[in-house]
Amino acid sequence: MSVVVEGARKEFRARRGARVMALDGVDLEAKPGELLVIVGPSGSGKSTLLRVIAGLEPLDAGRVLIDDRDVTGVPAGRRDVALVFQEAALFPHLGVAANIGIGERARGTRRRDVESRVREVARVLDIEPLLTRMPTELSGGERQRVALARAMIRSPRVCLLDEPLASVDTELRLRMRGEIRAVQRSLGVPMVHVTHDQVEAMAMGDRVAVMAQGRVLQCDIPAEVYARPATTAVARTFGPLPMNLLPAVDGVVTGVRPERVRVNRSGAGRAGTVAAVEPAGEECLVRVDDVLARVPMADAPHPGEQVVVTWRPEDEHHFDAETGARR
Ligand SMILES: Nc1ncnc2c1ncn2[C@@H]1O[C@H](COP(=O)(O)OP(=O)(O)OP(=O)(O)O)[C@@H](O)[C@H]1O
Repeated sequence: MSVVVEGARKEFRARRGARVMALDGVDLEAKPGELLVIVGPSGSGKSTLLRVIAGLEPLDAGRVLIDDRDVTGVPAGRRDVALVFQEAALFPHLGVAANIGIGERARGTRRRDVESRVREVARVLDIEPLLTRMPTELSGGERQRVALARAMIRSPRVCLLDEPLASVDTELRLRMRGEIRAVQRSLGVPMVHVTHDQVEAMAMGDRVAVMAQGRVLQCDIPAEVYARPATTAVARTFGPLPMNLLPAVDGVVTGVRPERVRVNRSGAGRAGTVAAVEPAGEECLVRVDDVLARVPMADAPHPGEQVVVTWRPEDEHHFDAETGARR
């Protein structure tokens, strides 16, 4: 089972005639059993891409293939795709178990079989105690898990998740990441997962596609995108913190990750003034003029202090100042 998007173009026309190129020639593939994470700034076309795969949005040009079958003209209901949105919409008048099983019931599966499938998927997602509740009696995170269960129960060909963990607290999110991965592995279906959360992208993705302005800038395993971002835009977008990009010298932009910058009281390096210090647990974020550094809390300087920032030459990234492409 795989999903392929080829040359996808989608333009929206806003009311006053302004045009937005939401997808500007997107090629993408989620391989069998692969979890592909889509990251990118707001408005970069992530949700549009998912809606196109689901069949909720027609393309201006390009094709969508599911299991090598061209489904470009096939309506959403016949694509066998599960889509979970950020705002899980449950049927308010139905209990949790009925919400999870409703699709199966509609397909004519026997009640007893539906009930056992519901229990099975509820066990995997750890929501068995919620099965007898009504949607109004659930927290945002619980509603999300019920929606996930509803998507998983159908054994779809493709699973699409649009920020499903956005309204879930940190601890639960950690657990659910693992659960989603486990469920996906057991189903063996490709999963395309949109998230704003960089940590989530790195932790969950077999591969990650970085989008900006309707294009896929880079698609690779997370460690590779982190270690060798293809463009300055990827360097700014992907990673726990945006990469520092220094002003161009002789047509070359030098980039260095905040995680690799050291802040010293003296010695060689770029001298500067500490503009801000932001504690972040064991570490803190220090801004020295235009350079951001992540340093251990114990080494935190004070705002206004004169310091020197350094990094190892091998931690530098170089990009073409004109095109932004990696050199
Ligand atoms: N129905 C629509 N009509 C007009 N413009 C639209 C429509 N849907 C999306 N757009 C525009 O297309 C672009 C891509 O939107 P999309 O929702 O795919 O972005 P996104 O990356 O998912 O953003 P976010 O992270 O904020 O959800 C945006 O500029 C958006 O304003």
